[in-house]
Amino acid sequence: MIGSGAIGLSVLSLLKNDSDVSIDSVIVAPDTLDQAREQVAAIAPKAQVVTGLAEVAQRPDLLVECAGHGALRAHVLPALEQGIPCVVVSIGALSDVELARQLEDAAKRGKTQVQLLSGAIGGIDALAAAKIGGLDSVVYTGRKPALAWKDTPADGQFKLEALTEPTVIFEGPAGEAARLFPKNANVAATLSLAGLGLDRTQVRLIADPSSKENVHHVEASGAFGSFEITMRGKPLAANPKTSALTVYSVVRAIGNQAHAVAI
Ligand SMILES: NC(=O)C1=CN([C@@H]2O[C@H](COP(=O)(O)OP(=O)(O)OC[C@H]3O[C@@H](n4cnc5c(N)ncnc54)[C@H](O)[C@@H]3O)[C@@H](O)[C@H]2O)C=CC1
Ligand SMILES: O=C([O-])CC(=O)C(=O)O
Repeated sequence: MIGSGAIGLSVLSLLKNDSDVSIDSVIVAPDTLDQAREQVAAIAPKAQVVTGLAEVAQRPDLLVECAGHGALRAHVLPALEQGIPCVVVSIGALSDVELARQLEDAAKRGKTQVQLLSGAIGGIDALAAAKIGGLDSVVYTGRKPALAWKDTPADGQFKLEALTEPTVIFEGPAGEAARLFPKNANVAATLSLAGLGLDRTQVRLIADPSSKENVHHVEASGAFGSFEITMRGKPLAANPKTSALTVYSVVRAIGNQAHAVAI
């Protein structure tokens, strides 16, 4: 596993009692090594805590990224080159078309695969299937508590602490949303990659002072018909920018590699 933040530690905790899965190593950022060793030891005492794949004693069957955009370039790219299959959650990073191409090329060269997880959003199976018949429109609205947009371009442009009404802080194509709000762009990028692409997926982001959830609403239409989905995600206490479903999505993906039946 790469990352021992809000997602990583929750995933470790949920996998504790799964006898089909063993997290052998956790790759962390060098400046967090001591703290990460303490946190990981409390949940997964058998896991080594290291700063790179080169220090991992046994070649993993699977590398799971739940760290951040930089981890894709630093760890996932070389793992794919070595033929190690990877699953990733930092999908917002793939709005950098060059990085997306590099990951694909590395996986091809390594004769392996990188799986992009659905994370905080549902319906990706339906959207990716609908794409095959042809999509006409995909519109995504992301609504989060006002303070979840702190340290983004909306902070400064709007007085987030003083908002009294839901306020649209961005409207435009998914590619631009991903560039401006990289830490909140995973869902927009995932929908784009599964559906109409970064230029044709329309995004609206809302800071809502009365919301305590991360609400993701998607409307899609095409040759298949249409669908609409609303996810009302509870944020993780350790990182309110992240919906709890993301953790379950990672645990599901790992289980699907390890268990006799995948669903
Ligand atoms: N696909 C989706 O729907 C979602 C994806 N995410 C993404 O998941 C990732 C993790 O999210 P959280 O756990 O909430 O964040 P977090 O900030 O709580 O934890 C991230 C951890 O990864 C570590 N890290 C960062 N870069 C690293 C590197 N190069 N090598 C090793 N460790 C590194 C950090 O030190 C930190 O401990 C983020 O990129 C976030 O944007 C989050 C929510 C939803
Ligand atoms: O809800 C979440 O967990 C994260 C989110 O909106 C995103 O990164 O697009």
